[in-house]
This record gives sequence, C-alpha cells and structure tokens, in this order.
Amino acid sequence: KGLGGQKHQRASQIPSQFSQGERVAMKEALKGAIHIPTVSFGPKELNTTALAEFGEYIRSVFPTVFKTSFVQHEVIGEYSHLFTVQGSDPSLQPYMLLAHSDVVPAPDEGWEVPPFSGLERDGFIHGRGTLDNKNSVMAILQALELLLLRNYIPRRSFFIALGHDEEISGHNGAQKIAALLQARGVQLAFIVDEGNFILDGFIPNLKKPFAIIAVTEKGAINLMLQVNTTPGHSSAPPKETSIGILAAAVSRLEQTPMPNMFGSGLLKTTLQELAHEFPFPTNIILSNLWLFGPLVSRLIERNYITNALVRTTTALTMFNAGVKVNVIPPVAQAIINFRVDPAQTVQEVLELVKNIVADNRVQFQVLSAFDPLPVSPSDHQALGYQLLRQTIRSVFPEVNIVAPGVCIGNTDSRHYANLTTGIYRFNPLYLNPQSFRSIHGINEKISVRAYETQVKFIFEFVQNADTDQEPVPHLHEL
Ligand SMILES: CCCCCCCC/C=C\CCCCCCCC(=O)N[C@@H](CC(N)=O)C(=O)O
Ligand SMILES: [Zn+2]
Ligand SMILES: [Zn+2]
Repeated sequence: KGLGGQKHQRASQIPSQFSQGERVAMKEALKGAIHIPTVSFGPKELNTTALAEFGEYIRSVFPTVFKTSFVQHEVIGEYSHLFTVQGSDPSLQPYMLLAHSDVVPAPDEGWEVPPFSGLERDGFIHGRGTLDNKNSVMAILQALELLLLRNYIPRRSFFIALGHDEEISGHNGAQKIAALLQARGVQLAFIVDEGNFILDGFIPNLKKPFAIIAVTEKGAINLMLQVNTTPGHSSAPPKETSIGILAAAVSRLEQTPMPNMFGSGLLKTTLQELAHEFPFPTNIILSNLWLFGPLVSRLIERNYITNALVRTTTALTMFNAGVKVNVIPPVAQAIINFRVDPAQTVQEVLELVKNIVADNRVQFQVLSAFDPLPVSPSDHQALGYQLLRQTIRSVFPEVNIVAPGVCIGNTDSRHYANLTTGIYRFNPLYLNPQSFRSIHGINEKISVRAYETQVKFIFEFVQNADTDQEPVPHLHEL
C-alpha cells in the first residue's frame, strides 16, 4: 500500500453501486454522445455545429452538475469546457481530470455498424469516440452527476477540463485552459488524462493483464520534405523527377529505423516490474536485463506496436505531387510524422533525418514539433500515481501489476506541464491489440460493462482523492 491508512480519510465512502435505472441512463447518455459527430478534420477544420450541440447535450444529460452551486462551469475557446469543483478543505491542493470531446474522422467503409450511430450490439456500444475519448468525457461527468445526486461534497477541489480540439493539437482548447489557470495562479497536485490502459495480450507469453500508467509521453515532429524541379513535357522526361527524388528520400527514411533506445528508457523499469508475472525462463530474463537487454530489445522491436516503445517512429502520412498526366511535376511534397523517443530530442532526430536523406535537393520544413514530456514521479510519495494505483487495486482486484510506462501517442495533458509535475495518462479500461487498432481505425467500441466500470473507477477515484494523507513509503523501505 502506498497511501496512508484510512483514519484521516472520509468517514463514510459512498458505495460505488448504481441502480438498474442509473446504469441504463449512463449507457444511453454515452450512446447519445457518440451520435454527435464532433470530428476534427484538419488543422483548422472542426465540426463546430456538432461541438456546439455537444455542449448543449452535456447540459441536458448532467443537469445536477450544471446546477450545483459549488460546481462552476466555463466555456473556453468557444467549445471546450472547464469545471471547477470547489472542495470544502482549501488546504488540500486541487487536481484535474482531463478528456476530449473531438474525434478523428470515420469514413463508413469497413465498420460493422455506422461509426456515429452509437448503436448497442452484443453488449458493446459502437462508434467513433467510444475509446478515444468520449467515454472519458461522459464517464467523468457521469460519475460527478451520480456523486452529487448522493449529496457528495468533495474535500479536495478539482478541475475537469474537456478539450474540443485534442486531435488537432489542442491549441484552442487545452492550451487556452492551461493559460487561464496559470493566470489565476493555479498549481495542481496532479493531472489524470487519457493515454495508457490495462493491457491484455500485447506480450506473447504473458497471459495476465497489467496496468500501465504513462508517466511521460513521446515528443512529435511533423516534417515536410519538398523537392522542386523544372517542369516540362512528359514526352522527354529528365533522368529524375521531383517525385522520384522525394520517393527515394522517404523510402530511405522508412527503411532506416531510428536507433533502438531500449537501454536508456523507462521500458526497462516497466519490464522489471512485470518480470515475476512471466513463467520461467522469461522471468529470469526480464529480471536480468543487464545481461539479456540486447536480446529483449530485439524481440520487442519485432512487433510493430511494441516497436514504438523502443525508438522514435517514422510514419509517412501524406504525399502530394503532380498536376497533370503529361506534365513533369514541378514540386513534390511529403509529410512525415515522427514520435520522438523520451531518450532523444527533436533536434537529435532532425540531425539523423538529414543524414539518412543525404540529398541536398530535398528541402526540410518543420511544421510542428515538441520534445518528449518530463517523467512524472511514480514513487511512494507521488499522490496522483498512488491514488490511481489504489483505485485500480480496488476496482480491478484481478490486476496484480501496476507499472509506470510511456504513452506512445500524444495527449492534451502536455499543455498543462507548467501547472504540475505529476501528469498521469491512464484509462481505466482493458485494451487488447484488436481494440488498440480500432483507435483511429475501424470498429471502435466499448462494452457496456467496461463503460460502467469506468464510471465506477472515477466515482471511487474522486472520493479517494479526498485523503489528506501524504502517501507513505512501503513498510519494507522503512
Ligand atoms: C510492455 C508494455 C506493452 C505496451 C504495448 C503498447 C500498447 C499501447 C497502448 C495504448 C496507447 C494508446 C495511445 C492513446 C493516446 C492517443 C491520444 C491521441 O490519439 N492523440 C493524438 C492527437 C494528439 N494529441 O497529438 C495523437 O496523434 O497522438
Ligand atoms: Zn484521445
Ligand atoms: Zn485520438
């Protein structure tokens, strides 16, 4: 146990049990949210009609949240929502829960059910945003609604920040909320955002699920490569065209992975914590990474998902060139999305890229970039981490391992780095490789049971956060 005993905690915890009527209402509320197509299409292209509708929708399904005197609601950047839940004990430092209401596009093709139908089938609610991230938006507000209906008054103040443009970098949502809170002089004990999950089936041999709380996230670079050549008649082509030069350059990048950073990363700690859950001989191998590190890192990079944990990844995401079938193309452009390993910097990656391309006809333009995020504490004194751990143990008693890790995607939480050193990215949901592929992919869905458990998790987490106990060290460390 990482947190102090119960004596200074609230005398009576409100039990996390919900009536049949409440359970029906909570799943119907999520279905309605999925039905509103709050899509972020591109850098400045959002479905503002849907975002406005979403704002009305949360008002209608969570009336108690909106009418409670100690819950203040503000709209920021037109469509993001900031709730301030005033606690009764001002000596306790506030914390913040984050989620986002926008989703990535979802063309109908390939889906078992239309992506914005929010239909329930075989115990699952289907649609874009059921895992990323309307489930969290709705579960946070739902848990608060249910707590308020039970006359709950928190001791520790907390904020709920719901961004509307996370999928296009959060410049008008999270970034503005962070600036506002900073101007108000707010400092947070910790933040909890989307990110990692309880992972199931990602590691061959490891049958048991394990919870990874991401204590950092990778950096990112969107880099445009451009080649200009003289246009002309296609009947007499030059030896190389802009398309050919650029294609060769991006192919070199795709074929030359960035260096494996296993040795210098947090993944080693994660694996050491998982070691004793594996059967012999894997447990011995993972407990002795000083010896078996090179072998383990080669195995990890073989799978494309776990590969993202050991290196900066290179994804060729856009390619544009050509104006007409019989015209030599004057310009060819490609965009490459790199996710920067926490052991590297943007600058180091850009140097490597230039060396790999090694062709001065290729011009580089950094469209956007940020370094990997600082590593948040996960020791026994880290309140946010220990509260998550405590709540995971209580809501998912079958999960034996809770370990710190890296988030391979990016989240709105990075905009709040000035407000706290404790940023934790964790969704209280099981995730297997198939559901991982559905995020930004097709057939995204959440089981009704998993969603109810997410609400229960937040319902308990908020109450657990009312502790005035500083986390205490493990007994074996005394
Ligand atoms: C030993 C551990 C094995 C671990 C296997 C890795 C499994 C990966 C699990 C979860 C990762 C899911 C990442 C979700 C967060 C993504 C949020 C998102 O989509 N963000 C966007 C937008 C943005 N803010 O930049 C993104 O492009 O990253
Ligand atoms: Zn997300
Ligand atoms: Zn996303």
